Order: sequence, then structure tokens, then C-alpha cells
Amino acid sequence: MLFKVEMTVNIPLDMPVETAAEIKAKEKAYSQQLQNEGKWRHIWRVAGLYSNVSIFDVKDAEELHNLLLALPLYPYMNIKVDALCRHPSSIRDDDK
Ligand SMILES: O=C(O)CC1=CCC(=O)O1
Repeated sequence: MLFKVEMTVNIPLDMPVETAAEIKAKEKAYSQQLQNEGKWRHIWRVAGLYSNVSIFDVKDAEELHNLLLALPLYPYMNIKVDALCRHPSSIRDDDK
């Protein structure tokens, strides 16, 4: 199943810079692992915001839920999830 996920990061202003850098490095490694596994298909920065729009390709909503809760930045994120389905005009074979 495909899901569009919008993540907005709000790191507390009083978090030490080194702590924030550590969490961001863990987030990057986790994200790149999931991208290599094909579960995190796309990630785009929303211009001008500390937000991304991502496409996940997972078995079901429960798998997505577990992946999102494991994000190192999860405690500092607002997350919005929308389920996607194939558009009838799509020319891509992998849009399912
Ligand atoms: O910077 C972000 O948008 C948060 C994030 C998600 C995966 C990643 O590497 O950073």
C-alpha cells in the first residue's frame, strides 16, 4: 500500500545543538535504510519549511505506523498521513 506522509519537525529551541545533530544523523541513517529497502520510496523537502513530503510503500497501515513511531525525530514531529491508490491515468507500472 502506498501512503503520502507529511512530516513537520519542531525541535525544541532549548535542545543542545549536539543532541539535535545526533538525532538528525540517526534519522538520516534510518530513512536511508528504509529507502534502500524500498519502503520509503520518495522524500521531498517542502521549500521554505522544516517539513518533508514522503511516499511510503508498505504492507499495511500497521507497518507504516510502526515505521513512523521508530523515527528518531518522531517525538518532535507533526505527521499527517493519507492513503493513496492508483490514478486511472497513470502510465507507471509501480503505482500500486
Ligand atoms: O528533515 C526532515 O524532513 C526529517 C527527516 C525525515 C527523514 C530524514 O532524513 O529527515
